[in-house]
Amino acid sequence: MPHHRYRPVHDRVAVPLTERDWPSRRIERAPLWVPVDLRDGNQALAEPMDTARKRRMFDLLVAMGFKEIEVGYPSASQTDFDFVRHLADSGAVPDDVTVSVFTAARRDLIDRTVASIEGLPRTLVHLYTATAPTWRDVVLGRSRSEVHALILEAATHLLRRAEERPGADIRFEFSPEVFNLTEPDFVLDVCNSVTELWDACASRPVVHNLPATVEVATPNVYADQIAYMDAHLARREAVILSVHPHNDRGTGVACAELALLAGAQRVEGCLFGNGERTGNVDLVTLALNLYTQGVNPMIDFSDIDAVREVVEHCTRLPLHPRHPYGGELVHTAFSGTHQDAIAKGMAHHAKQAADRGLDVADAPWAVPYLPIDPGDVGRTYEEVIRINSQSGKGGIAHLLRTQHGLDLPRTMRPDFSRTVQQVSDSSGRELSHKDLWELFRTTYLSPAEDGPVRLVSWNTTETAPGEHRFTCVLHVDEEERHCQGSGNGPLAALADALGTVGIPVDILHYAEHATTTGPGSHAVSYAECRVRDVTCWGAGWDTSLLAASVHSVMAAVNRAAMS
Ligand SMILES: CC(=O)SCCNC(=O)CCNC(=O)[C@H](O)C(C)(C)COP(=O)(O)OP(=O)(O)OC[C@H]1O[C@@H](n2cnc3c(N)ncnc32)[C@H](O)[C@@H]1OP(=O)(O)O
Ligand SMILES: CC(C)C(=O)C(=O)O
Repeated sequence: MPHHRYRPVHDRVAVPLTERDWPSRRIERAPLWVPVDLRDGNQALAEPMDTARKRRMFDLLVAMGFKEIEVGYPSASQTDFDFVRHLADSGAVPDDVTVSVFTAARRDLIDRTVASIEGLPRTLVHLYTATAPTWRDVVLGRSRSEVHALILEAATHLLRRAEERPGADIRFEFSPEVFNLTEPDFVLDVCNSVTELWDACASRPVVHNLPATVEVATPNVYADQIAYMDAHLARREAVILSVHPHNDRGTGVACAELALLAGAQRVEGCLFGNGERTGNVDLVTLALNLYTQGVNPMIDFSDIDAVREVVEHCTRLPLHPRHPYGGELVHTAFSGTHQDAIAKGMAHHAKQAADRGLDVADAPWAVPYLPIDPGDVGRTYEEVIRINSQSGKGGIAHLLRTQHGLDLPRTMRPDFSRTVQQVSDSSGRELSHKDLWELFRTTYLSPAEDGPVRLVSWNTTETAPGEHRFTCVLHVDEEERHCQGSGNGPLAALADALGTVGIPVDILHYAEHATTTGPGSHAVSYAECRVRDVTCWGAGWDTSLLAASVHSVMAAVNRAAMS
């Protein structure tokens, strides 16, 4: 591959920054988020959104708590123009939300843009022109000074148009498109002259939005560029320093985060990172990254699947199952050691919460492998652990416990895990918790009734304190046998009775518990028995604890007989 055709970014833009303190700062509060899904995201769609889809997206963004929303490029198409008119006419814009509209630096486009916002209560008109050398030379065919003049001419025209609307609350934003490939002294000069022209002040600030239109460098380079602008922009208190990273190198989120450290106050991006080429920076990831640091993102993600559903509908693009925070599989572990750690972590979390008298949803979160509590974004715990051939005993035990109330004895878990693995290995597919229950039932419960040794009838009595008798009719070797045994408990007496028909049984381990609380709850028993030289686990499930225990021994005996 001819890598010599490409030039490092350092040869193209040099940031005159010698000292930097941004790497040691922290992001301690949310920036002003500005979703551009309805403009930049929309212009990347094969089928742009119609009014109905745009409205659905707009309502979602409002419901999530965004306070400034870019709604379109009204001079680009009738659809975009009509949508802005729809917002103006329908009164869909809440009092605390400002809509922004986008335009190139051309008189005809500016006029159409200003016409579109008639009647909207608050607007931000966003003017852009590319400033980087290649764009100046190749696209616009203008020198540095000519591009500067073009921008000031357009900014003046916009100002005049706005002044023709006294009383309308119109503010301005300027984007030097491809900021990140523009000479810092030039872009600074352009931005400062726009600030002056629009006479920005602290109570009526201008937004200077500095895009990484095409991401070309490591995020520290972009952060240096932002730090340089932060330090040198004139009337700094009258400027809202905004960033607009794209994701060509896959580091859009890192660019935005480092830019915030370097002084940015506002971030433009799209939900789940839709947008031109590899997308705009993903606002969901950015905001939830903050959330995981204990910072309020000021945006509501409590039902992330509802957000995803609307975005997928409006963009007609499916979300990757591994997409940060919103992907279907991002809270799910299939592999054994991760499942084990998560299961232990969840149990530990529940205990810590109980010890402190806190609700689990309020207790500090520290569960291995899960950077966020899935419950906080409206996900269920059911999907956290899923079983395939790479799963281990910890995950399987967790699912049986949480979904079916079965707390398998620790020594039984490897046994069931081997059975699960055989099935998942040979089928190559995932097993649901219902599949696990079914496998548990057929493996450990059914043999009590299906095996070669069956109890036709039985009863047990305590003949004296600590002395029990077990009387039964057994179906064994195709005939019914009446037998009796005694011992210090009902199970010992059952083992003794089995011995009388030539089935020597040692009960090695035994455990039991109720599966739920309250009347009608089932009990489950687990017994590990050695029959001659074969050792097997069995289980019993009944509303009677005694019946469950008897069945568990019979199941183990039958499994041994069949092995
Ligand atoms: C980074 C971004 O996201 S920028 C936004 C990109 N979004 C879009 O382009 C979507 C909407 N755009 C459109 O619908 C159309 O491009 C329109 C309606 C705006 C303009 O359409 P047209 O007049 O047909 O022009 P066309 O699409 O070919 O654009 C190229 C022209 O715009 C000029 N131009 C490009 N950017 C700008 C700018 N910011 N300011 C002024 N002129 C510009 C080019 O120099 C070129 O001019 P030329 O024809 O004299 O060489
Ligand atoms: C804000 C602008 C001009 C933009 O969409 C970009 O540079 O990507």
